[in-house]
Amino acid sequence: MDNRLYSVAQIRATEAAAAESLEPGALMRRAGRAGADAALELLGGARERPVLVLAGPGNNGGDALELAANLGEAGVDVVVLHLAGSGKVSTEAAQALARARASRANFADVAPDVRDWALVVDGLFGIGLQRPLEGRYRDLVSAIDGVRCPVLALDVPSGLDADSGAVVGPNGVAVHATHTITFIGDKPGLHTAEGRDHAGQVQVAGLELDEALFEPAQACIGSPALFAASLAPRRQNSHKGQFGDLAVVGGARGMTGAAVLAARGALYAGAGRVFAVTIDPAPAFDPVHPELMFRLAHDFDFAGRVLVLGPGMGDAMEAMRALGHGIDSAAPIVLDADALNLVAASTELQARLTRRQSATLVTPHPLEAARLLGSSAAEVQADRLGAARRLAKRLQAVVVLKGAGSVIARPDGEIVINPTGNPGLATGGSGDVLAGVCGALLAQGWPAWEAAIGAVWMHGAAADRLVDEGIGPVGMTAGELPAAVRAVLNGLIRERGQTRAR
Ligand SMILES: NC(=O)C1=CN([C@@H]2O[C@H](COP(=O)(O)OP(=O)(O)OC[C@H]3O[C@@H](n4cnc5c(N)ncnc54)[C@H](O)[C@@H]3O)[C@@H](O)[C@H]2O)[C@@H](O)CC1
Ligand SMILES: Nc1ncnc2c1ncn2[C@@H]1O[C@H](COP(=O)(O)OP(=O)(O)O)[C@@H](O)[C@H]1O
Ligand SMILES: [K+]
Repeated sequence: MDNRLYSVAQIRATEAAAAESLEPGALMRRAGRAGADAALELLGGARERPVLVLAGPGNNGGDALELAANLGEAGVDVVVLHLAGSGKVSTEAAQALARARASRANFADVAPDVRDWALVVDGLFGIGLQRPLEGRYRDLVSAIDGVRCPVLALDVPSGLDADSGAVVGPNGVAVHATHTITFIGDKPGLHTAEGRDHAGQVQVAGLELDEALFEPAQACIGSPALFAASLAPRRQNSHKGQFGDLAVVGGARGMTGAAVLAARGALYAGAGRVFAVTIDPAPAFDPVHPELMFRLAHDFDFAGRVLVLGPGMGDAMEAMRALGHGIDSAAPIVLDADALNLVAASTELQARLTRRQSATLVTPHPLEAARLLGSSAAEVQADRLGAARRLAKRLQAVVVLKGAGSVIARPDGEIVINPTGNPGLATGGSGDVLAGVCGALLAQGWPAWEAAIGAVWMHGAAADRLVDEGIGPVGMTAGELPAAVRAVLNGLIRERGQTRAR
């Protein structure tokens, strides 16, 4: 599967390079054909109700007009609402308009009332959107929100920024599509931030372009293929020492649960031995998981332990001291939650982090990322890829910027956007479990990049599995995740073993 993601600038460059050797309008005709095929597939055999095609003033509108002409030729009852702008129209879009006018598609002059459409096609704006949608465009987006049929967006749901997945604002709106057919290459904004809600199911139509026309992608969608090398089945002759010692350091007074959830996540993700190392005195053991070993941070020996620092750690002196030990340790570490807030408040700790020799993985949610970057959560969400890249470079760490479509970045700017997970994860403690899973994979010798991609993918897949079983999204609890992560991980290892045996 081609999982590459391209920026708008890269898509534009590929398009320009392709245009040099193609007849004018060839790409638009291909886009219109691919869009029409996608529309026909969505319609199935249904022909009773008409299809509404919204065509905007630019080339995205051109694609929509080509699509309308094709649907007309296929015998579909099509109503086109063409919103001509005041700007210059490209030759291709003008040709597409002429073709659609000459076709069996019917043109409407005003927005038809919301009716019983079979399908609505959104060809208002694509990658050329420059400002928030206003006036009649805005009204059309609201009207589309009221339809009950599938909505197929061409290239990008109108109003969405294809690079960032943010709705172009201030106070912007964007089409909620059930399906998006995106052209030339897939785009990051369809998979993170608001993108998942607006794009629906994404399909890529490459428009038959030569591979050589593409710049190397610097982002892709996460999948088990990216961490397959670490999914080796265990040898029969294994012992627990080979799967690492993992210590979760956190659990200040009133927050023991955060450390326990991370420790349980680590246990179920296969760490050899797991310690819950608490800042303040905690219960002597976890009755559900007596396997976990409880220690006080004050007298814990950090040496040789992979560390997950932060869950419920608080900001007391003792937390600072433990964090300092952890950052200076020679083992791989994960920094989450309160550890990130402490690092954000100390340039000295930041400097020590960048000097580390072994793996550092940081797992901020948008507000924690904002604190580390000295910005706001809204600014982070407006450019999640950029924020994750900046943070990875600044901290010289692998960064997981959490939230719908988690963004995983490394210091050289490479990005993976995670496709799994659902809003069932929007509940206290699910991040703690993720941090524990990250730590467990590091403890088992996974490289930091693979550990981050793998942990996030499996954590999301675990939540998806629970939803399939009817456990969520509403009311899913973080405590239910570890066992589901375990099932996902063992499933992947088994699958990989079978592939290798074949
Ligand atoms: N460039 C490419 O690689 C290809 C582009 N194609 C299509 O062309 C699209 C890009 O076309 P364009 O660059 O013409 O851009 P768009 O069609 O996305 O929009 C640009 C037009 O809308 C106007 N506009 C932008 N924001 C507006 C707003 N908020 N309110 C009102 N008017 C606004 C601009 O002045 C311009 O006229 C792609 O998304 C794709 O659908 C395809 O035909 C295939 C090849
Ligand atoms: N709407 C969502 N869709 C997918 N994943 C989500 C969503 N909301 C939260 N998550 C995931 O759930 C976890 C929440 O972590 P975090 O915000 O640190 O919560 P907590 O500190 O309460 O554990 C992250 O892995 C995040 O990516
Ligand atoms: K569109």
